[in-house]
Amino acid sequence: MDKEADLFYRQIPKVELHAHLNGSVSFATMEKLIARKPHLNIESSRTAIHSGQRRSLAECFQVFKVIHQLVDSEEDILMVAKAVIEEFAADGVKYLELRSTPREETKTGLSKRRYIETILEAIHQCKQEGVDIDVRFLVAVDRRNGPEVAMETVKLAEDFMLSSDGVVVGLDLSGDPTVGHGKDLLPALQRARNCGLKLALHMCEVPSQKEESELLLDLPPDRIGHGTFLHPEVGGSDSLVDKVRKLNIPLELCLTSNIKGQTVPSYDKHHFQYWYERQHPCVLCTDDKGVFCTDLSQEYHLAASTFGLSQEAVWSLSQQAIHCSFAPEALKQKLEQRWAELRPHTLH
Ligand SMILES: CNc1ncnc2c1ncn2[C@@H]1O[C@H](COP(=O)(O)O)[C@@H](O)[C@H]1O
Ligand SMILES: [Zn+2]
Repeated sequence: MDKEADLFYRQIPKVELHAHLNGSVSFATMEKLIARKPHLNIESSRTAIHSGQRRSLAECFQVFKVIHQLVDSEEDILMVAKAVIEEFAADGVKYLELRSTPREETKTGLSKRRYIETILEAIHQCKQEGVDIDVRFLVAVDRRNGPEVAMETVKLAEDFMLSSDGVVVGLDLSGDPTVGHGKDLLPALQRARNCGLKLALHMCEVPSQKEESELLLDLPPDRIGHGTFLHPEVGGSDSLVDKVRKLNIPLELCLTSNIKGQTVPSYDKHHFQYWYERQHPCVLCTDDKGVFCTDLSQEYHLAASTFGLSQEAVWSLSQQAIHCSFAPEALKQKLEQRWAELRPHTLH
C-alpha cells in the first residue's frame, strides 16, 4: 500500500469497538511470552495467520487455545493487556473497547475475578502513564462453556460494572459459533441487559444461525459482531434485516478476520457493502489484530480501497463509531471535540 495514503489512515483518530484481548497480542509480545515459557515448545507461526494465509474458522479457534497456554498468569495478562492498549494508541485509536473471557487457571492460581482485576489494572496503569486513549472493558462469555458459566460470568460482570468506576460497561457473547445454541444463554443475557450491561453479541458469523439470531434480536443486543449471514442474499432473511434496521443496531465489521477465517470469500464480497449502502451504522474493527496480523488503520485502508470510499467518507465512518460505543455521553462529547480539533490537520 502506498506510503502517503497509509499515513492518512494512521493519522485519523479511530474508535475500536471489537477487539478480543488474547487475539490482539502482537508478534513482539508473543515472542516475549514464548521466551518466558520455553517448555511449551510453541513456535510463533502457530499463534498468527499471516498475509495470504487462510484458515477455517475451526482452525482459528485452535490458535486461541495455543495463545491461552502462553497467557495463563496474572503477570502475562498484565503485560499483554498493557501492550495491546499501547499498540492501539500508537495506531491512532483514541477510544477502545477491549473484551476478554475471564479464565481460571489452577496451575498459576489465577481466578476469574483476578483475571478481570488484572485487565482493569492494566487499563489504570496506561491511564496513569499518559497513554493517549480511553479504554472500556466488556466481559466476554464463551458460548462453548454453556449456560451455567454464562450466568456466573454475567454476575461477575455485574459486580465489576458497579465497582470499576465505569470501566466495565458491557457483555460480549463470542466463542466458536458452531458450538452450543444461543437459546440456552438467553436467561444470562437477559439478566445482563436488565442490570444495565450493554450487549455486544457475535451473531450470524456462520450460516445456519437464523433461528438463534431471531431469538437474540428479541433481547435486543446493543451491537452486533459480524452479522455476516443476516441478509437474504447469503441465506439470511428479510425478517432479520428488518429487525436490525428497525432497531438501528450497529454492526461491528471485521474485514480481514472474515477473509482469513473464510466466512467471506473476498474483500469485495464483504457485507460491509450491503449495510453501508443502506446507510446502516457500520463500525470497522480488527477482531483479533494479532492472530489476523492487521491493525485498525489497515482495516480502514482496506475498506476504503475495496469500496472506493473518499477520505471524507472514511472520516465520517470513524466519527460515527463514537456514537456506536458504550461510552457515557460526556466521554462521547469529549471524543467529538477531539475529532473536530484533529480534522483540519488530517483531511486535506
Ligand atoms: C474469529 N472470530 C471469532 N468469533 C467468535 N469468537 C471469537 C472470535 N475471535 C475471538 N473470539 C473469542 O475470543 C477469545 C480470545 O480472546 P480472549 O481469551 O477472550 O481474550 C476466543 O477464545 C473466542 O472465545
Ligand atoms: Zn469477535
